[in-house]
Order: sequence, then C-alpha cells, then structure tokens
Amino acid sequence: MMKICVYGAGAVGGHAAARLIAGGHAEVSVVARGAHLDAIRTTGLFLETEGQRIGGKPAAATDDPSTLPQQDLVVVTLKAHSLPGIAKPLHNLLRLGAAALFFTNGIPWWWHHGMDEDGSLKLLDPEGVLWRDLGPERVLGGVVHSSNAINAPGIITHYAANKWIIGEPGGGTSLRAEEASDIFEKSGLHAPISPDIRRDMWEKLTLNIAANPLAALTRLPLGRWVEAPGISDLGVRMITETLEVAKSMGWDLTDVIDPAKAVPTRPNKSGGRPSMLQDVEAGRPMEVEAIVGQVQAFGRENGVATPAIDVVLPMLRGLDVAVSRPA
Ligand SMILES: NC(=O)C1=CN([C@@H]2O[C@H](COP(=O)(O)OP(=O)(O)OC[C@H]3O[C@@H](n4cnc5c(N)ncnc54)[C@H](OP(=O)(O)O)[C@@H]3O)[C@@H](O)[C@H]2O)C=CC1
Ligand SMILES: CC(C)(CO)C(=O)C(=O)O
Repeated sequence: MMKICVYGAGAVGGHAAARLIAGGHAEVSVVARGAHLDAIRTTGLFLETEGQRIGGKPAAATDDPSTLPQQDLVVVTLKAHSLPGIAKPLHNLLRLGAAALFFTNGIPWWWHHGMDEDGSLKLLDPEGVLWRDLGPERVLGGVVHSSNAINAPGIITHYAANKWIIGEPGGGTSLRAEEASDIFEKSGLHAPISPDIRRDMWEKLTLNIAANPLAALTRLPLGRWVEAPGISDLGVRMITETLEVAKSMGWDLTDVIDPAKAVPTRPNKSGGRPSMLQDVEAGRPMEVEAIVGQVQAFGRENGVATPAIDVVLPMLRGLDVAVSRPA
C-alpha cells in the first residue's frame, strides 16, 4: 500500500487526511501538534461535511516526523511561513524519488524552479533552506479550492468546495502527479492535473489577495463587508493590480476574472472566514508574504504599479507583528 503522510494536518490538511483515511486506499500518517494531535491520537481525525462525519485513526500521528517510515508521497499543508522550518525533516521523510505535494495559498517558494532563475523566492524562504535541504525537484505543485476550519481538536468543518489541483512545476504531467491524483480521486478528493499550475496559482490568488488581508485587517467575514462601504472597492483595486502583475509575467487572466465579481457585494450571514481571518483571531502569524508581499515584489520587478497593495501590505505586516509577536 502507498504510504502517504499529511504534514501539517490542520484545516486543509485535516480535510485531505480524513478522506484519505476513510478511503482506505493508502497507509496514512499525519504530522500535527498540540491538543489537535492529542485528539487525533486518542479518537481519530474527522471531517464534518454535508451532514456526515468521515475519517478515523491514521496509521500514525506524531509531531516528530523522524519517527515515521519513509513515505511515497508527503502532502504538505502547513502555512507558507512555517515551511522553511521543516525543510530537513520533510526531506528525510521522503523515500528516494518521492514527491512533496504542497497545497499552500499564494506564490510558492519554489516559483523559479524550471524557469530562467535559480533559488527560492527570498520573501518566502529567506535563507534558501527549502531549495538547499529539500530541493525543488521534489516538489509537486498544488492549489486547493476548499474552505475548512478546525472547530474542535481532531475535527475539521468543511464549508465549501473540494478541488485539489495538482501540477508539475515544469508543466505537463508525470507518473508521480498521476499517482497522487489517482489516490486523491479514489478517496473522494477531486484532484485534476493542471498543465500549468502557475496559472492556477494566479487564479486562486485573485480569490485571496483581497479577501484574506481585508478580512483580517477589518476582522469582518466576507459576508459583512457591505456594512462598511469601500472595503470591496479596495478589494477590486487589489485584484486588478494582481491581474496586471500576472499579465506582465505572461499569465493573462483578464478574460476569465472580473475583479468586480470577485468581491462580496451582498450581505451573507454565514459567509466567508478566510484562513487569514482565522489566523488573526487565533493570534497566529499570517501568510503575509506568500499572499500579498510577493505580488508587490513581482510588480516591482516587472514595472507594474501596485498602489492599493502598497497601502495594504505595510498595515498587514504591522498587524502580523502585533498579533504574532505581542510586546
Ligand atoms: N483554511 C482554509 O479554508 C484554506 C486554507 N488554504 C491554505 O492552505 C494552507 C494551510 O492552511 P490551513 O489548513 O488553514 O492551516 P492550519 O493552520 O489550520 O494548518 C496547519 C497545521 O500545521 C500545524 N503545524 C505547523 N507547523 C508544524 C510543525 N512544525 N509540526 C507539526 N505541525 C505543524 C499547525 O499547528 P498549529 O496550529 O499549532 O500552528 C496546524 O495544525 C495555507 O496555505 C492556507 O492559506 C487554502 C484554502 C482554504
Ligand atoms: C477558501 C478561501 C478562498 C477563502 O478566502 C481561501 O483560500 C482561504 O481561506 O485562505
């Protein structure tokens, strides 16, 4: 049986792990920590979705990946800023030739892989440890469209969508991408293979570039933005700038994304708690650089002005410091 580890089995990773465990097509282990890990060990890992609870006990659950056997696939679902800290243990967890499939929002650290430049993006892997200790050739790219939260230790609540796009950084497909997609699909995770994963990343980023920081800064879920005139307008400007940056780099999504339709325009009581809002409320660091900072950096490199992003980014950086490093 294929050995799969979900490294960082939180909201998104917990969703994937619960379905993989319930599917029974692979030997699934998870890396988690704290009370969530305790609950997974004692009771199991469960996903509440469409009135059902699915999941079970993984083959192993640990906060020390060196206790696990080497894996055929590691699904990495930590927040972007946590990734440099796991470069070595992640590398050691992979059997020779196995892939690390990253489902992380925003621009990934390995962006340059297979392109003209070399090395990690500095904002995302400042010391270059992921490039050096893990290696970009281990990477399978991923984009997840699925909204989830850990609402109690060991229990993930699924709110919407179940699409896990997988792609080779170099484009096209491969045996390892097909194997990953196949096991996901068998386990009830819709996992198409993309011929151009960077395009999917830009497309997803247009959902996060405004929604995540503006919800975190205002503490308003998306369904309440209409109560404060101007938030959605600012969001439209940030999405428009992101589309311009993407276009300047060769990904033109202006035909498929209408910024005005990508922001909330109606009240919705149940609606929309982006992961960055969940982070700020829990006093956790936010994915500032992957979701916002790197878009500004790409804009600067390519001569694209990003005036709205330029205002939001320092405020978000400040909030991140205040929340994650209180005085
Ligand atoms: N939540 C959502 O609905 C969506 C999230 N995403 C993206 O998916 C990615 C994952 O987000 P999400 O699932 O929300 O994040 P979570 O914080 O819920 O999950 C990450 C988990 O990894 C754990 N963790 C972090 N570092 C370690 C470590 N060194 N060892 C063991 N466990 C560790 C965290 O524990 P601890 O809490 O203790 O830090 C947490 O349980 C992000 O890029 C996010 O933007 C994409 C789509 C939707
Ligand atoms: C589900 C979605 C799109 C919500 O903004 C997301 O990606 C997140 O919460 O980070």
